[in-house]
Amino acid sequence: MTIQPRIEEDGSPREKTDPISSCSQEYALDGRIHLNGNSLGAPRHSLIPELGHLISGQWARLQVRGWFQEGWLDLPRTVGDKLGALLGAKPGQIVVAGETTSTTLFNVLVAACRLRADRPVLLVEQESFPTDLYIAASVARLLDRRLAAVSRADLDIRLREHGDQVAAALTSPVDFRTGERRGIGETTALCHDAGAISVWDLSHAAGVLPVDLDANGVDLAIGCGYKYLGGGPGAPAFTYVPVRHQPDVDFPLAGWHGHARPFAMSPRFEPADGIDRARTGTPPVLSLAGLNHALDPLLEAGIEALYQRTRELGDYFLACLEESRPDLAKQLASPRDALRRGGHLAVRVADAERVEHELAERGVHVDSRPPDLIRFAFAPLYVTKDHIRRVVDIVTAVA
Ligand SMILES: Cc1ncc(COP(=O)(O)O)c(C=O)c1O
Ligand SMILES: Nc1c(O)cccc1C(=O)C[C@H](N)C(=O)O
Repeated sequence: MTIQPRIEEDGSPREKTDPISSCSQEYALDGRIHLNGNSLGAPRHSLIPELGHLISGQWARLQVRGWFQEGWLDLPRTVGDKLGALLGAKPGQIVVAGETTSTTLFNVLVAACRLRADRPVLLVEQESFPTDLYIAASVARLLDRRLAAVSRADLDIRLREHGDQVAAALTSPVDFRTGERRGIGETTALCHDAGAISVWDLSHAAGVLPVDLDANGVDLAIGCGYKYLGGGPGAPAFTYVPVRHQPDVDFPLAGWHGHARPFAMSPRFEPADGIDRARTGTPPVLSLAGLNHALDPLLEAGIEALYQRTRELGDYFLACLEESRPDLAKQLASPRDALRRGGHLAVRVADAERVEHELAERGVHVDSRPPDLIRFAFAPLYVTKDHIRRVVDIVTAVA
């Protein structure tokens, strides 16, 4: 189905018949407004029977045979391929091994540095989400490389001027605080000009922005499953390795599910061909099933429609805020141009944590980030213009 989101400026009634916004009925929002899909997406009502079936219809019935009769063993790849359709990756290049984003990043960053054994620098954005900084610093220490943490604005310059020193550059298409975008194609091309490996953390982009991994020539990427992808609290992360790198990537977490023949129980590790070598251990089937189920409506809508909808919602929020609290709208910490930001925007407010709590008491979930930011995220499938008008009224009263 091709979805063309068309929304009247004042929201309903056209919005109510719009296929994207009418999806909000499918989500269990508990009468609340969720503007924090950039931290944890909302569940679909139908997840409960879906997981119920897995437990009673598969696990209880088949027990250990479920691994072989219900495709459980293949889930990391089948869910990965499904995700590939949202991320612009052809099948066989994404796997959801079942690890956290942090563990997955560790695995991929070590592999990236091993692909450039003769280069001394691991480059990272200073403004990255903290786990990325911690993991990058640890990888640099472990592999005896130098960590260069440079500002988001300087990363491309560093690649242009000193890129020949860089083994790998870790960056993100959406700044987790401000929502500011970085061009995946541009930075990846700079990495390639310099002979460096580009590594992307897609956590804040997956499911809301087109990232076109294959078309952009990305080398390696990871991302979490629980934000806009909606896989649930602690949903497993994914790994992207394009076919051209698959024969050479050497992951440090060489577990038995990454072996060419896991059930041969051989004492010597022999990496699997293809994307399977990015797997580690026994996949978390219930969590994978949750992520798998969450992907269906995103795929049905298509990434272009999702992206268009999130931009419309963000612009609508800003237009409402400019009208009712122009002073706050001036404190926007994100780009005003929707094309230059991801699915969320951030506003500076005094006492951000208090404002977050006041909003929560009134049924609105956002999140504050130190020292003074409130982030509002516009998950395209369940945030509506009506929600936004209500949120702006509350913000007007409490901020
Ligand atoms: C960009 C980014 N990377 C990684 C993480 C977290 O990783 P993990 O799933 O290991 O907690 C987050 C958020 O928690 C994030 O925003
Ligand atoms: N992963 C989270 C968690 O376990 C608890 C609360 C929030 C999160 C988040 O995902 C935060 C998110 N990465 C951020 O952009 O701040």
